[in-house]
Amino acid sequence: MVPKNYDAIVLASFGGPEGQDDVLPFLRNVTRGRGIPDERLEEVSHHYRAFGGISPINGQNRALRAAMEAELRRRGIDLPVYWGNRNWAPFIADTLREAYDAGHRRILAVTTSAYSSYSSCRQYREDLGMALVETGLEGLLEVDKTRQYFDHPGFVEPFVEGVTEGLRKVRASLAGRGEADAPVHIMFATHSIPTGDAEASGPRAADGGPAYEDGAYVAQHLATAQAVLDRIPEAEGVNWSLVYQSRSGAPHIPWLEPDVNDALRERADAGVRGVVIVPLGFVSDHMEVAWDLDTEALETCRELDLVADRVPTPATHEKFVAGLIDLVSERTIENNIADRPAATALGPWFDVCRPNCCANRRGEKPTIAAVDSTVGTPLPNPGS
Ligand SMILES: CC1=C(CCC(=O)O)c2cc3nc(cc4[nH]c(cc5[nH]c(cc1n2)c(C)c5CCC(=O)O)c(CCC(=O)O)c4C)C(CCC(=O)O)=C3C
Ligand SMILES: [Fe+2]
Repeated sequence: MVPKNYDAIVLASFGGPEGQDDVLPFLRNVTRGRGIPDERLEEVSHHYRAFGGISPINGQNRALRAAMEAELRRRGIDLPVYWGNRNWAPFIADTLREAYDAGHRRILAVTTSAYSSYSSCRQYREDLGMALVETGLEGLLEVDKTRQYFDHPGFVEPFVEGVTEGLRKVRASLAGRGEADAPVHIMFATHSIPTGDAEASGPRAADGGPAYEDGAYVAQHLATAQAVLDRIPEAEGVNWSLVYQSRSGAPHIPWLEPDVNDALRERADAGVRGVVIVPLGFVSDHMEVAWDLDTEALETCRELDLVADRVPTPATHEKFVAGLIDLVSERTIENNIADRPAATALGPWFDVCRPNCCANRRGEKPTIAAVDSTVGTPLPNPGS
């Protein structure tokens, strides 16, 4: 894309409840349009209930926003950072309205989601598009989005540090138990999605895009995991795998497998004694990490007597924050960075998506950041 004179950044995220009273309304928002009864939603709310109804995600986004502002200040870049969520306050629509009322006209969105799939890319584009329609700002406010950053060095490097440290800790614990040479496994974990969504993720060959075996979502995770390992000499020869977590939905619909807990059992049966768990699919330690990994998967490790270390998410790691501001600078006229680094052969990913990118049998909704976007499309750009 030709660099533009954006005048504000919107950090777009998932959102989460901030008290017990928020939990059901939040879950209704997440599942809206699918007619899931409250009794069923109450069943999937147990992890929120156990945390006092408070998801850690909003606090993490407040910290990320502050860290991005600090990095922008440090570089002398004058761009405000707004924050808006898909499923809880502050809602994206209200955030766009606020930015518009403050005089901003060209927004660059940065999402807290690194990979391509309906849930991790297209749904953000749709919700930004629908927010423009809902607020009546269509044609008045231009909204673009930075590229998916699964293979940006700013996302990869914190995992390189984390896996290096995790391997050291697991090996030291095993040595302390007299098992210095016991087999260790590196397990990369990401959010499971329906296999239909996985196959439809990324640009479709039929629409002029490259084809990926099992879809772009899986291909991006495998390539990123390999990029992390390639940067760690101590990981040479260590077995690794990509596993999935946080499956939901009806049991008859296939989702990506294996589940992290099943995979841990299988490895333990095969003689593995130590495991480094890498939350490769996640930007911060939100509920999926705090519950599905730190509560459930680590409990499985204890049952199996596996030595385990869960690697940190990028969160507000200085390299990650600098990477996000680099991604912004790729797109801005001032402070432009012409180099578009990518740690895998799949990237650098596209700034705009082709038609049907990550679309899987869902109705057409207005999307931003697509070749055929009907909303958020370019206003005359005096700066370019
Ligand atoms: C790929 C992916 C990411 C990673 C990309 C990204 O980060 O965007 C992600 C993130 C998140 N998912 C989250 C929470 C939920 N996801 C759900 C449901 C679903 N996720 C899906 C996929 C993903 N989800 C899918 C295919 C569904 C089923 C269909 C649907 O419902 O769309 C449900 C419904 C209840 C349930 O079914 O369990 C909840 C409550 C939170 C907030 C955590 C917190 O509060 O700290 C976050 C960051
Ligand atoms: Fe989710």
